[in-house]
Amino acid sequence: MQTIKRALVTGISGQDGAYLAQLLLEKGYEVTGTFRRTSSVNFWRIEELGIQDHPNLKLVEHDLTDLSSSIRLLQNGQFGEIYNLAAQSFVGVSFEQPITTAEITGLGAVNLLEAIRIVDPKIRFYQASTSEMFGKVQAIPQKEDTPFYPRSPYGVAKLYAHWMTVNYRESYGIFGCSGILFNHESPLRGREFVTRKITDSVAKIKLGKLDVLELGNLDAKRDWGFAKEYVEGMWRILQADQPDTYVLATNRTETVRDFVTMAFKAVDIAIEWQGAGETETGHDAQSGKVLVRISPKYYRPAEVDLLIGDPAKAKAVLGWEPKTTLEELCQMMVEADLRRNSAGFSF
Ligand SMILES: Nc1nc2c(ncn2[C@@H]2O[C@H](COP(=O)(O)OP(=O)(O)O[C@H]3O[C@H](CO)[C@@H](O)[C@H](O)[C@@H]3O)[C@@H](O)[C@H]2O)c(=O)[nH]1
Repeated sequence: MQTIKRALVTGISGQDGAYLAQLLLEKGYEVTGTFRRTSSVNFWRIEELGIQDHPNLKLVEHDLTDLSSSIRLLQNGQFGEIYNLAAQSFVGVSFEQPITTAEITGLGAVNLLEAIRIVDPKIRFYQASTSEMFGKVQAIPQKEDTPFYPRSPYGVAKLYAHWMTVNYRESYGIFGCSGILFNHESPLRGREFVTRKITDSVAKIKLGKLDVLELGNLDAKRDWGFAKEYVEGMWRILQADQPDTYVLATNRTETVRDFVTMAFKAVDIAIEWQGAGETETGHDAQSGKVLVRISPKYYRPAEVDLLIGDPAKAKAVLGWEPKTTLEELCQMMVEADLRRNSAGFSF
């Protein structure tokens, strides 16, 4: 007799939640996806993937910070696997809302671990850890045993959740796993994150709907991969024989400036850079160049300057490796934003 696989995905309305739900549904899982009630809850991502009406997908309202509702959720769900992707995940906002970030991103994970411990300690648990935990990096490239040095309230909250996952594994034998994922992008990325802000703006500029692109620190270096491939890594992490921690990354790093250059190249537009404090020269209609302006309002109180991950362990143990290049990813995102903006909408 074949047993039905049931998975809980917290954060179903986010980029990773949508791609992971799609993957699990394709693999025959019954998926319960949770979302938090907000005035603007929006399922555009699962709609774009065409899975919103899938018979094996159930959407449930849930607040990660509420332990009793987490317990009830697990009692009713009979899940074999839980993927904790819900978080206040924007680094910039975490400086303005450190407590909320700690409650959702940090304590929220512990609520789920406690619910697992109480309801069914055999449930496999995936914690979405992050390269932000490396922050002011102590080694290059970063791998599973690189010491952590988070540089934002978000990174600190994630580090707490990460160590609690390890602790529940070691204390109670819970199959608790952590994926330390480096930045992963896609057409489903939110526009508050830098890659998508860039590709959406490039599309608007190409279509004559915007003149100037304003950004913060262009020198930050990131290891950017394709989110759809990274959720496959999450799934593989939970299928392994032993619970463990894995880095998922591409092992290539580029600056924000490089990504801007790549995105404008995709639409064949030349750039005129304007540094912070330089006086505005305006959109240069004659040269056809578009202005990219640095604005300190996007600077963070503490910055993560350089991230580059070594995914060797994930390749060796899980057979996981990234395939999409940054150029292909950028092109894919620009094309999606051109399509959306031409059709008169953009999420
Ligand atoms: N968001 C944003 N970032 C900007 C801008 N200008 C420059 N940046 C720089 O671009 C870099 C990337 O910023 P984000 O795209 O916001 O991502 P992040 O801070 O690296 O965090 C993302 O990756 C983490 C994994 O390392 C994730 O854990 C986190 O949730 C998020 O997805 C940062 O150095 C940021 O200062 C801007 O206008 N907006």
